[in-house]
Amino acid sequence: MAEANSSPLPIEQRRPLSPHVQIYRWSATMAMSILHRVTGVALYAGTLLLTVYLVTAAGGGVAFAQVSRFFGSALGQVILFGYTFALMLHVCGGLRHAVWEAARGFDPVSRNLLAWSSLIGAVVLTALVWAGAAML
Ligand code: HEM
Repeated sequence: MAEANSSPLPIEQRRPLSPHVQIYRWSATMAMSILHRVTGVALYAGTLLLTVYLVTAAGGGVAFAQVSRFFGSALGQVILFGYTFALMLHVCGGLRHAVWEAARGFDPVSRNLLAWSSLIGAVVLTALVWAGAAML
């Protein structure tokens, strides 16, 4: 990692360094941006699990019974709930980015509103998915 003082150049010729994340005051936009990346990474793991489920479902037999038992267990349900929330938060974050792609929502009030809307939207969508699943 680059050290702030390692450059042989005089200070006025050095390129500016980006401040560390701890320098900034936390904002909803910043938190949701970080969560967007975190949920994106979590989706890789969740999608791998979904693939395992679908492949074993196609094969049937003992493997599918074991995988179904795992997803039906308390740990499996917690993982599935986390995967659902990560997906919904990431999708809502994607929609927030779509608004920005349309060159809208950059002022502080809209930015804040979009950040909170995506969090609330993700909570509502996750609740709807699980309520729907419970009714099956
Ligand atoms: C399983 C599916 C998905 C996976 C594994 C995934 C993964 C990721 C990851 C790891 C990032 C962070 C990239 C980075 O910061 O360098 C990311 C960013 C992003 N994702 Fe996803 N994603 C998925 C689905 C989606 C969906 C459905 C949407 C749209 C509704 C979406 C929209 C975006 C956008 C707009 C960004 C860029 C955010 C930014 O520029 O800060 N993604 N995704």
